[in-house]
Amino acid sequence: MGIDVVLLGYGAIGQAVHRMLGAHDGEVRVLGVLDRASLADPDPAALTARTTGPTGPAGPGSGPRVPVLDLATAIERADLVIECASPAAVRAHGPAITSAGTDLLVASLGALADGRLRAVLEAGPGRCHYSTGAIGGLDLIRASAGTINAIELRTRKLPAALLHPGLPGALRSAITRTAESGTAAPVFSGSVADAIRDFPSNINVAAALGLAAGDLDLVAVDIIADPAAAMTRHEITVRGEGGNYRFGIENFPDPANPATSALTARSMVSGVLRLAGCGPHFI
Ligand SMILES: NC(=O)C1=CN([C@@H]2O[C@H](COP(=O)(O)OP(=O)(O)OC[C@H]3O[C@@H](n4cnc5c(N)ncnc54)[C@H](O)[C@@H]3O)[C@@H](O)[C@H]2O)C=CC1
Ligand SMILES: O=C([O-])CC(=O)C(=O)O
Repeated sequence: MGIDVVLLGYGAIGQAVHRMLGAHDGEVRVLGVLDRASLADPDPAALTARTTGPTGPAGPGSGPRVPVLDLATAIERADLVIECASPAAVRAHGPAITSAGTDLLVASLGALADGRLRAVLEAGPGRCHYSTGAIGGLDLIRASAGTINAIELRTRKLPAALLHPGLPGALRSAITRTAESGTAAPVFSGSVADAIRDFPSNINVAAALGLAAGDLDLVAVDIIADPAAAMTRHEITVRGEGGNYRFGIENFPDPANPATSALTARSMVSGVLRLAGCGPHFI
């Protein structure tokens, strides 16, 4: 009994998920990891170092060991691939996984803002599951799909958590100015598609809200860079025919990656346990 899983991505989330699944090894077996950084260097010593917790709080060499797998082996052996890498990884590997009949759990939901990719992943025969990630309330929003008029997402993060190499120059300057001034300031206002384009690994929660509501265009996104933000905050306001809802979510960042809320790994573990049949299930 139980399910066999592979981690696609072995950074902050992947390592935290691996550690937490250690308490459930009767229900979920972690067969290995598929990570760009590990696959780029086939030296066994380097792979071992990279798969024993190099960035996690446990430090190098002290985490649980796990083999590095290639995509073909991962697809052949796993019941479920747990994606916690990047939207690019979903684009690159997602179609091969679900079309081979292996299930996929996605954290980088921004990739699914592309309707064509979503259709390919949904065509199966492997099932594509969406992680609730860094937020909650998605059950209510999903149940309300078709009755929602508008969703607002206001995300507040540390400036350093918003900076990444692909950031357009004007946004980079605005975020850097905020960090230097020490005062919180809005740095982005726009659609889910624009937010995902500018912050691909930072605002997957916006895509999650749109996917749950059944229409990404219902979601308006504001991002505030706040040098004093010890916690990442997502304020979600939903207005619709069935009612109005507000969720305020304050997450501690993952110690290994300040851009990622620590809740994300716990959400993924909760989802995996549910897929492995471990209750209780709220549906
Ligand atoms: N749905 C949600 O609420 C959230 C989703 N995320 C998503 O999870 C992703 C991972 O987050 P962290 O673990 O904090 O990032 P991280 O940067 O600590 O680790 C990502 C790992 O994935 C690997 N990777 C990246 N692209 C890859 C590819 N194409 N193929 C194979 N390996 C690849 C990297 O080498 C790295 O080891 C983020 O990029 C983001 O897209 C993150 C936070 C919340
Ligand atoms: O972890 C968070 O708070 C949100 C995040 O990075 C994302 O949505 O990609």
